[in-house]
Amino acid sequence: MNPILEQCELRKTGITYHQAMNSKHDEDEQQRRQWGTRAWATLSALRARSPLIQCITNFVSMDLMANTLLSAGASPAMLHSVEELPDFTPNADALCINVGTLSPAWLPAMKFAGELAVKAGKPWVLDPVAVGASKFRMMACLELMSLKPTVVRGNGSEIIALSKASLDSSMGVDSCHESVDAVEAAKSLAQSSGAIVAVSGAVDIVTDGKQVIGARNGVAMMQKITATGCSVTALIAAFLAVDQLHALEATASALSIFGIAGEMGMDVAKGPASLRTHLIDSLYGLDEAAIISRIRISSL
Ligand SMILES: Nc1ncnc2c1ncn2[C@@H]1O[C@H](COP(=O)(O)OP(=O)(O)OP(=O)(O)O)[C@@H](O)[C@H]1O
Ligand SMILES: Cc1ncsc1CCO
Ligand SMILES: [Mg+2]
Repeated sequence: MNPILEQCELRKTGITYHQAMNSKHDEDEQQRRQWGTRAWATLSALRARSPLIQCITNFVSMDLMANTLLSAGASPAMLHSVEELPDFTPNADALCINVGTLSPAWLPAMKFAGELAVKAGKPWVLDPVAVGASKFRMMACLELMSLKPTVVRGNGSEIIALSKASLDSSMGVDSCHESVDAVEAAKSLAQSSGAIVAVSGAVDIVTDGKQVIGARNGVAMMQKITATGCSVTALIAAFLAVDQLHALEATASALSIFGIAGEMGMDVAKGPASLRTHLIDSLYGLDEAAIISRIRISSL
């Protein structure tokens, strides 16, 4: 509502504009503290339990993803051979599948791992990297979606392409869309698939198809480090491993925590290369006070 109309409405209720603004500020502050407490509790559980996270991911992201998981307190394992999956996947605490450097040789293992995770009741997360870039990639992601991932996390362009199942001839791994432009696509994908859908960007968006949450942590420079998106998807898997019953909240918390580590890393970084290092250091050292004071999650 425009502020003048708002003031007229308020006058009728006897509440001054400043009183209303103060009470809204108190409410926002309370909501922020609640999210901070929740995110800190989940990160603490992660550090205490050190869940085993299986990652079937692209060659570019393996190093940053494994180091992100380790610095958050989880135990990463990059296993992708079909022969090992029946022994390994059911015993992992969560699974992350990323199609970034997809080839026909890897797809059967991705599908088999997804099936095994579901059968074992373990959460799994899909990162549909550049899903609109080719028919092969789109078909693979649609097949993986049919295996019911707990969460799908992509950038704006990826979530729009996957939601419409439509190719985009100019698509690479980076987004051409703002995350907020993908809200309707994310809601519709969540409704049709039953998955929680997360869209990364300046505002990270998380939806179950009804509720939409915005997480506003992070810095733009994170886009200049390859595989930060892949790594936050794996961090979501780790958060799900310790808070499986609250997938929406665990996803928003993981995105904010990673963003806060980026903000704190940026306080000392000189550019993308040093930010990569400082982000990992900040994630490792995150404490309750930093989370409570920096977290920016709210309903959209
Ligand atoms: N403009 C921005 N401001 C703040 N944080 C951002 C911004 N853009 C991206 N991020 C953060 O950077 C991380 C990576 O998001 P991005 O959307 O770049 O993923 P992506 O395109 O899948 O990346 P990649 O494929 O390289 O792994 C997320 O944690 C996201 O919140
Ligand atoms: C650059 C790149 N190419 C395929 S996957 C990947 C990592 C970021 O998604
Ligand atoms: Mg990506």
